[in-house]
Amino acid sequence: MEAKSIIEFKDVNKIYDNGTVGLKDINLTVQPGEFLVVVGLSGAGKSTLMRTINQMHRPSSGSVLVDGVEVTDLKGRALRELRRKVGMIFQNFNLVKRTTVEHNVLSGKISYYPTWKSLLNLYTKADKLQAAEALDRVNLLEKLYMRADQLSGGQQQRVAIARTLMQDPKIILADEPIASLDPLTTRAVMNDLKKLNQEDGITVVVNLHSVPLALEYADRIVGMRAGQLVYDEPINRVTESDLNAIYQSV
Ligand SMILES: Nc1ncnc2c1ncn2[C@@H]1O[C@H](COP(=O)(O)OP(=O)(O)OP(=O)(O)O)[C@@H](O)[C@H]1O
Repeated sequence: MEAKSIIEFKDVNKIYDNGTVGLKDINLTVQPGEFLVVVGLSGAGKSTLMRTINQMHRPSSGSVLVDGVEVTDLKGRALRELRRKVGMIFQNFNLVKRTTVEHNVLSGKISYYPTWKSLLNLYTKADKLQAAEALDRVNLLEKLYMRADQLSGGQQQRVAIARTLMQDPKIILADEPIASLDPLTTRAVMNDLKKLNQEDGITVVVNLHSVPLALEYADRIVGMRAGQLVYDEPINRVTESDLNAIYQSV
């Protein structure tokens, strides 16, 4: 029997309201536990692809299955459950800067609670313990009570990773998570993602602009150009010149 995939795109197209083609005839299957890196020029459709997985963007046609569930027309509770299963981290971290690291991490519990409870800061002791554990996974436990804006960019991104851990995600999507970081912090963030992938079996999908990092961290690399998948190889078959070709073509 074929292993059950965790993400599956079948003939997916996305045309934005202004007529821009975001995705064109995407067929892609991701297995549980893969560390998939998506590369391509700016505007190639990497973010669109990623945001179709958690339905921040709805495809215009085709089918997207996440953990066996068709997600393209989910609403309400079912959509919230999808977004609980699929954690996301962003280039600009999306933390609430003027509050503590602990509160930011705890807010990852939001999909489990009615909003009023999280607004009133009514977290349980068990939640607070889980938040401390999540921060410990990214080696930032000592920053628990600091304000988020007192941390470096790399540390803020790792707090964002700890926040997604509160959701107990099966998948983490990372949309250019290291674009604004220096090389050393970049490595800390990528190492955290790799650790969660290897130790917890979380499927990771990362959009990256860096060819060396893609080569170092991916199990598999897919390349996009003008909304289409133009490359899909396991890491042992990827060459640097393949990737350079994806970046050089216009
Ligand atoms: N909300 C939107 N409305 C209209 N067009 C959009 C929208 N979002 C993205 N696009 C367009 O869709 C195409 C794909 O964009 P997308 O952001 O997915 O590319 P990307 O590969 O992630 O680029 P980058 O590396 O710069 O983030 C681009 O032409 C972009 O301008």
